[in-house]
Amino acid sequence: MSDDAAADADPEVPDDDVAPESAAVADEEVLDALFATIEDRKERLPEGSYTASLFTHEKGENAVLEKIGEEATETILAAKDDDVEELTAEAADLVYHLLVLFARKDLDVADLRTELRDRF
Ligand SMILES: N=c1c2ncn([C@@H]3O[C@H](COP(=O)(O)OP(=O)(O)OP(=O)(O)O)[C@@H](O)[C@H]3O)c2ncn1[C@@H]1O[C@H](COP(=O)(O)O)[C@@H](O)[C@H]1O
Repeated sequence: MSDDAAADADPEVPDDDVAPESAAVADEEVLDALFATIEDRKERLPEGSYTASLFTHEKGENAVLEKIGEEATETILAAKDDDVEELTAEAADLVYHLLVLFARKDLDVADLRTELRDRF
Protein backbone atom coordinates (compact mmCIF):
# COMPACT_ATOMS: atom_id res chain seq x y z
CA MET A 1 0.00 0.00 0.00
CA SER A 2 1.35 3.48 -0.79
CA ASP A 3 1.76 5.92 2.08
CA ASP A 4 -0.94 8.08 0.55
CA ALA A 5 -3.29 5.12 0.67
CA ALA A 6 -2.26 4.34 4.25
CA ALA A 7 -2.84 7.95 5.25
CA ASP A 8 -6.25 7.88 3.55
CA ALA A 9 -7.10 4.69 5.45
CA ASP A 10 -5.98 6.17 8.76
CA PRO A 11 -7.48 9.51 9.79
CA GLU A 12 -4.97 9.55 12.67
CA VAL A 13 -2.07 9.98 10.25
CA PRO A 14 -1.56 13.74 9.99
CA ASP A 15 -0.50 15.17 6.61
CA ASP A 16 2.77 16.49 8.02
CA ASP A 17 3.69 13.06 9.38
CA VAL A 18 5.12 11.89 6.09
CA ALA A 19 6.47 8.35 6.14
CA PRO A 20 9.82 7.83 4.44
CA GLU A 21 8.50 5.78 1.52
CA SER A 22 6.35 8.63 0.23
CA ALA A 23 9.36 10.66 -0.90
CA ALA A 24 11.27 9.91 -4.10
CA VAL A 25 13.91 7.41 -3.08
CA ALA A 26 17.08 6.61 -5.02
CA ASP A 27 17.61 2.91 -5.82
CA GLU A 28 20.65 2.69 -3.56
CA GLU A 29 18.66 4.10 -0.64
CA VAL A 30 15.59 1.91 -1.01
CA LEU A 31 16.48 -0.65 1.68
CA ASP A 32 17.10 2.11 4.23
CA ALA A 33 13.89 3.92 3.24
CA LEU A 34 11.90 0.68 3.47
CA PHE A 35 13.40 -0.12 6.87
CA ALA A 36 12.63 3.41 8.11
CA THR A 37 9.02 2.89 6.97
CA ILE A 38 8.86 -0.44 8.81
CA GLU A 39 10.22 1.22 11.99
CA ASP A 40 7.65 3.98 11.58
CA ARG A 41 4.81 1.42 11.34
CA LYS A 42 6.20 -0.48 14.36
CA GLU A 43 6.19 2.70 16.43
CA ARG A 44 2.88 4.23 15.32
CA LEU A 45 0.88 1.08 14.44
CA PRO A 46 -1.41 2.96 12.04
CA GLU A 47 -4.79 1.44 11.20
CA GLY A 48 -4.83 -0.25 7.80
CA SER A 49 -1.09 -0.86 7.67
CA TYR A 50 -0.09 -4.42 6.69
CA THR A 51 3.30 -3.87 8.34
CA ALA A 52 1.67 -2.74 11.59
CA SER A 53 -0.52 -5.88 11.50
CA LEU A 54 2.64 -8.01 11.58
CA PHE A 55 3.61 -6.35 14.89
CA THR A 56 0.18 -6.78 16.49
CA HIS A 57 -0.80 -10.19 15.11
CA GLU A 58 -2.34 -12.67 17.56
CA LYS A 59 0.25 -15.23 16.40
CA GLY A 60 3.00 -12.90 17.64
CA GLU A 61 6.38 -13.40 16.01
CA ASN A 62 5.08 -16.53 14.23
CA ALA A 63 3.07 -14.32 11.87
CA VAL A 64 6.18 -12.91 10.22
CA LEU A 65 8.11 -16.17 10.54
CA GLU A 66 5.36 -18.00 8.66
CA LYS A 67 5.36 -15.31 5.94
CA ILE A 68 9.13 -15.71 5.57
CA GLY A 69 8.63 -19.43 5.09
CA GLU A 70 5.88 -18.88 2.52
CA GLU A 71 7.81 -16.25 0.58
CA ALA A 72 10.97 -18.37 0.58
CA THR A 73 8.99 -21.29 -0.84
CA GLU A 74 7.37 -19.06 -3.47
CA THR A 75 10.81 -17.70 -4.39
CA ILE A 76 12.16 -21.22 -4.85
CA LEU A 77 9.18 -22.28 -6.97
CA ALA A 78 9.51 -19.17 -9.19
CA ALA A 79 13.19 -20.00 -9.70
CA LYS A 80 12.38 -23.61 -10.59
CA ASP A 81 9.83 -22.33 -13.12
CA ASP A 82 12.44 -19.96 -14.59
CA ASP A 83 9.90 -17.18 -14.09
CA VAL A 84 12.24 -14.26 -13.54
CA GLU A 85 9.47 -11.70 -13.02
CA GLU A 86 7.86 -13.84 -10.35
CA LEU A 87 11.27 -14.61 -8.86
CA THR A 88 11.97 -10.89 -8.52
CA ALA A 89 8.56 -10.18 -6.96
CA GLU A 90 8.79 -13.07 -4.48
CA ALA A 91 12.36 -12.17 -3.56
CA ALA A 92 11.17 -8.61 -2.82
CA ASP A 93 8.37 -10.04 -0.59
CA LEU A 94 10.98 -12.17 1.17
CA VAL A 95 13.38 -9.27 1.77
CA TYR A 96 10.53 -7.08 3.06
CA HIS A 97 9.44 -9.74 5.56
CA LEU A 98 13.05 -10.34 6.65
CA LEU A 99 13.35 -6.62 7.38
CA VAL A 100 10.13 -6.76 9.43
CA LEU A 101 11.74 -9.61 11.40
CA PHE A 102 14.87 -7.49 11.90
CA ALA A 103 12.69 -4.68 13.27
CA ARG A 104 10.90 -7.12 15.60
CA LYS A 105 14.29 -8.26 16.93
CA ASP A 106 15.48 -4.66 17.37
CA LEU A 107 18.10 -5.21 14.70
CA ASP A 108 18.76 -2.62 11.99
CA VAL A 109 19.27 -2.88 8.25
CA ALA A 110 22.74 -1.49 9.02
CA ASP A 111 23.48 -4.76 10.87
CA LEU A 112 22.74 -6.68 7.68
CA ARG A 113 24.86 -4.29 5.61
CA THR A 114 27.76 -4.67 8.06
CA GLU A 115 27.51 -8.47 8.09
CA LEU A 116 27.56 -8.62 4.27
CA ARG A 117 30.39 -6.09 3.96
CA ASP A 118 32.53 -7.98 6.48
CA ARG A 119 32.44 -11.01 4.18
CA PHE A 120 34.34 -9.20 1.41
N1 LIG B 1 7.37 -3.85 0.64
C1 LIG B 1 6.26 -4.09 1.15
C2 LIG B 1 5.63 -5.37 0.98
N2 LIG B 1 6.01 -6.48 0.31
C3 LIG B 1 5.02 -7.38 0.50
N3 LIG B 1 4.03 -6.84 1.25
C4 LIG B 1 2.77 -7.47 1.65
O1 LIG B 1 3.04 -8.80 2.01
C5 LIG B 1 1.92 -9.59 1.77
C6 LIG B 1 2.40 -10.82 1.02
O2 LIG B 1 1.45 -11.74 1.16
P1 LIG B 1 1.23 -12.84 0.05
O3 LIG B 1 2.39 -12.94 -0.87
O4 LIG B 1 0.85 -14.06 0.80
O5 LIG B 1 0.06 -12.31 -0.79
P2 LIG B 1 -1.38 -11.91 -0.34
O6 LIG B 1 -1.74 -10.76 -1.22
O7 LIG B 1 -1.46 -11.66 1.14
O8 LIG B 1 -2.32 -13.13 -0.68
P3 LIG B 1 -2.12 -14.63 -1.10
O9 LIG B 1 -0.95 -14.73 -2.04
O10 LIG B 1 -1.88 -15.38 0.19
O11 LIG B 1 -3.41 -14.96 -1.74
C7 LIG B 1 0.93 -8.75 0.95
O12 LIG B 1 -0.12 -8.30 1.78
C8 LIG B 1 1.79 -7.58 0.50
O13 LIG B 1 1.04 -6.38 0.39
C9 LIG B 1 4.37 -5.60 1.58
N4 LIG B 1 3.74 -4.66 2.33
C10 LIG B 1 4.34 -3.46 2.50
N5 LIG B 1 5.58 -3.15 1.92
C11 LIG B 1 6.20 -1.82 2.11
O14 LIG B 1 5.78 -1.29 3.34
C12 LIG B 1 5.23 0.01 3.12
C13 LIG B 1 4.19 0.29 4.15
O15 LIG B 1 3.10 -0.58 3.95
P4 LIG B 1 1.89 -0.61 5.00
O16 LIG B 1 2.43 -1.09 6.28
O17 LIG B 1 0.87 -1.52 4.43
O18 LIG B 1 1.40 0.80 5.12
C14 LIG B 1 4.71 -0.01 1.70
O19 LIG B 1 4.64 1.28 1.17
C15 LIG B 1 5.80 -0.83 1.03
O20 LIG B 1 6.92 0.00 0.75
